[in-house]
Amino acid sequence: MTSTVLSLRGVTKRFGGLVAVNAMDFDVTEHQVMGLIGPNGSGKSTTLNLISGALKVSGGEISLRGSPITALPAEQINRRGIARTFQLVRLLPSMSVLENVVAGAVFGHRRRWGHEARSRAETLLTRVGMEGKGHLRVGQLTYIDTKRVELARVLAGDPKLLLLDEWLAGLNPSELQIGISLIKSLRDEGRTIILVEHVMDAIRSLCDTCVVMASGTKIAQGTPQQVLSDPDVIRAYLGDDDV
Ligand SMILES: Nc1ncnc2c1ncn2[C@@H]1O[C@H](COP(=O)(O)OP(=O)(O)OP(=O)(O)O)[C@@H](O)[C@H]1O
Repeated sequence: MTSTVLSLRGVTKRFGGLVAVNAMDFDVTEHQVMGLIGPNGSGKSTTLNLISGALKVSGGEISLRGSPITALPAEQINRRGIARTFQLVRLLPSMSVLENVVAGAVFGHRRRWGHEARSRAETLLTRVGMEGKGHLRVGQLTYIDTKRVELARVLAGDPKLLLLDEWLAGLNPSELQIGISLIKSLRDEGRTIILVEHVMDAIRSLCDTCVVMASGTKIAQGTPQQVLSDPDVIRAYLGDDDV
């Protein structure tokens, strides 16, 4: 039986006269990866910010497992089990890799303390391919390793729903394959994920379903194959002149 983790109904965000997100409706099903895609400026990050509570909606309703979260502050939404990564990785540079991940365990959805938090952090560092690197400072890491640590930090809180905001951006082609495999392994362990991504290979190989946005509005929804062959989607990406 499928169960809905997250629902958006009529979710709208206005910045002055600009409607950045316009009456968005979608459901995210448990254990599925949903791709949120669309051209630059179409409203994807704003949608994630509305879900995580970083921005307040101008209208509409967001619910997590049937309970409204629309009016909750970001910290409470995080404690209820929604966690996200950021386009620009946000780690604490004065702390070690391990300490950053421990912080994720302490402040996440399922709070852990002391030895339990540390042991969870060590397990997750191994999980993301960072075994033995917990003592390093964040400033010493390669770019992909900062991405791995951010993922471990977010997973440390045991989120019910993981929001990955262009987590693969900036990786070189071989790192990209590693990154895709890592997200695939999260999918295979049954996590529920919303993936905002421009890398179409990743969308094709990782997503069960996709929602496509253009100018703040949902223009298509379906499997990656369905939406990526939809003429409206092709037009939105390429512009009218190229179709
Ligand atoms: N805080 C803000 N204040 C005013 N306008 C904003 C703000 N945040 C986003 N916008 C505008 O809202 C629209 C949607 O932006 P958003 O960043 O959500 O798009 P996106 O699909 O994530 O783009 P990209 O793929 O380039 O990251 C854009 O026109 C953007 O300029």
